[in-house]
Amino acid sequence: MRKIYVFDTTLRDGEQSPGVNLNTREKVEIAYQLEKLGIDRMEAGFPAASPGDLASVNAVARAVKNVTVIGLSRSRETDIDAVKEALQGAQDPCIHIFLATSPIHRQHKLRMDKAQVLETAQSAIRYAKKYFPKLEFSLEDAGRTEYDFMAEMVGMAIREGANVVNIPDTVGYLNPSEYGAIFKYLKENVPDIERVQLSAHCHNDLGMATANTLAAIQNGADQIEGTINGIGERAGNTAIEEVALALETRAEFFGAKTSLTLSEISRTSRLVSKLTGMVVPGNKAIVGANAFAHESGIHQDGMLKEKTTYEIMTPETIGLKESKLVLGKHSGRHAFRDKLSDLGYDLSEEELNTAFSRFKDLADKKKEVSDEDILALIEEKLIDTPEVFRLQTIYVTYGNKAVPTAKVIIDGPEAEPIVAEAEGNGSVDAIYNAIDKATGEEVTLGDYSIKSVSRGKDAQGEVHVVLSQGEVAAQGRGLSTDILEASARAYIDALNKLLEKRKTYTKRDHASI
Ligand SMILES: CC(=O)SCCNC(=O)CCNC(=O)[C@H](O)C(C)(C)COP(=O)(O)OP(=O)(O)OC[C@H]1O[C@@H](n2cnc3c(N)ncnc32)[C@H](O)[C@@H]1OP(=O)(O)O
Ligand SMILES: CC(C)C(=O)C(=O)O
Ligand SMILES: [Mg+2]
Repeated sequence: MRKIYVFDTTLRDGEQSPGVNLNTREKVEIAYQLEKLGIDRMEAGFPAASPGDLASVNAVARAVKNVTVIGLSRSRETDIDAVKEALQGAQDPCIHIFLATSPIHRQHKLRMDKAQVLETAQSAIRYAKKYFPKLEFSLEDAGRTEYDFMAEMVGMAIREGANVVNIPDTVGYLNPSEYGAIFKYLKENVPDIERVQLSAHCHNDLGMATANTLAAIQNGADQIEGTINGIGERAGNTAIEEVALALETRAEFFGAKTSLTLSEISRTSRLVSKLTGMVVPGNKAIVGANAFAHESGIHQDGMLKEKTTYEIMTPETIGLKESKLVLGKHSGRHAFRDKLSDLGYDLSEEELNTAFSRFKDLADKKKEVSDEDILALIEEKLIDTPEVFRLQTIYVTYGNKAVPTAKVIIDGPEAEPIVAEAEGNGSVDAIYNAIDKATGEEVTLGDYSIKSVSRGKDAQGEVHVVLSQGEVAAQGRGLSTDILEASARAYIDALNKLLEKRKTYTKRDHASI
């Protein structure tokens, strides 16, 4: 298996993400985690950018021990001197010098012709080589550079003693076959090309950074450059975790591997997201919150029978504990039964069917049904009281300057549903008056409380009420994503229990609820 070297530039190109600014302490914290992840080379910053960046690069250089630490530099002696200062104390220092080579950059940005570009880069490499045994040279915007000029620049870098030559697709312009072809061309056309490692550095402007990097590997690249979570300038850089997992998962296809400790990927991703403030989208490959989560019934059934039906990698590989079966409106009975069993419930087929249909009703109203939701739903159902009255529908009219009114439709002991309307001091009072009218029962509301059983705006509300009638009292519970409906359900639940108790009431039961 061919080893692919990993050059991490989270602390340099990653920090170039608009809005991201890491201080020294944060850079060192990320650097330690990258070391644990097992990257080979770490670009810690651009020391000429500011005294703060120079100090951060120096702190990282002194902190990590098992990684080559790199500082970026333009093709200028002052920048090279800044890197020299910043990398003092590094166990294994390396300088990274770059100069743009494409016609667009030569003409408009650098205002140099080919000969000047060649000469500027050559003298910078020569100067830096006096201080740095390890040197990487990058042809910025190589992706839009003429093949023959690229070959000339790479040949010069080899002769001047560069150890790694990087071929960036700086603006994320190329497609995989074009990018791969550059590596093939250089391998076949540059004398002594085997004396350097060739490196791939891609940007994600067209969403092709990972594909382009893999194409470079297939065409002989020895090193890949990228960032954790794919952060970076504009649409970002190649996400290192994506390349590493592609190589791991399709080892038979690529025949190449990184030496990353893959189980550190999830932790590293979380740390980088936390310290940079760049949130990882849920659907992001490998490290997104949904990358190992399954919501639909057919997928969940497959997962429960055999995980490889819907997972090509295991969550454990990247350091996660397990995949998630998220219960929602697309879930099926298999996943629901499995969740109940995890929560300690073993229901009969009939109980399961009833609970499942209540779960589907709830899932229609909520984005995600949590464990707390399911527990509340099941526990409410398991207290088996005959339902004399059953809420069918409620309508409430409320305005802060109007008297609240409620209309309820309730299934009762007779075949026809009962319809009743009433006013009240508030919406809940109006509902309770309407229920009293519909049921014809005179009860006293002793207690009313409400709490949320899950999180978020669409959380379920759970209402508790205590009703009494003479000396008999009963409590009821109602659950819904709407607190008025939960209030009505709780009242009717308590009423049904009260009626059941009344049947068997003796003096001995006095005041029990
Ligand atoms: C593809 C990449 O990601 S490259 C890295 C990009 N990262 C950064 O730019 C972050 C750090 N940069 C900075 O802090 C600043 O740009 C500095 C300190 C480096 C330079 O700042 P300033 O001196 O004010 O110059 P400014 O950034 O406005 O312009 C860049 C200058 O460098 C020149 N330049 C650009 N690339 C190179 C290079 N590789 N080698 C030599 N000169 C270069 C430009 O032509 C321009 O020169 P000019 O002033 O003669 O026109
Ligand atoms: C400095 C170089 C390597 C770079 O980041 C790019 O070209 O994208
Ligand atoms: Mg870049």
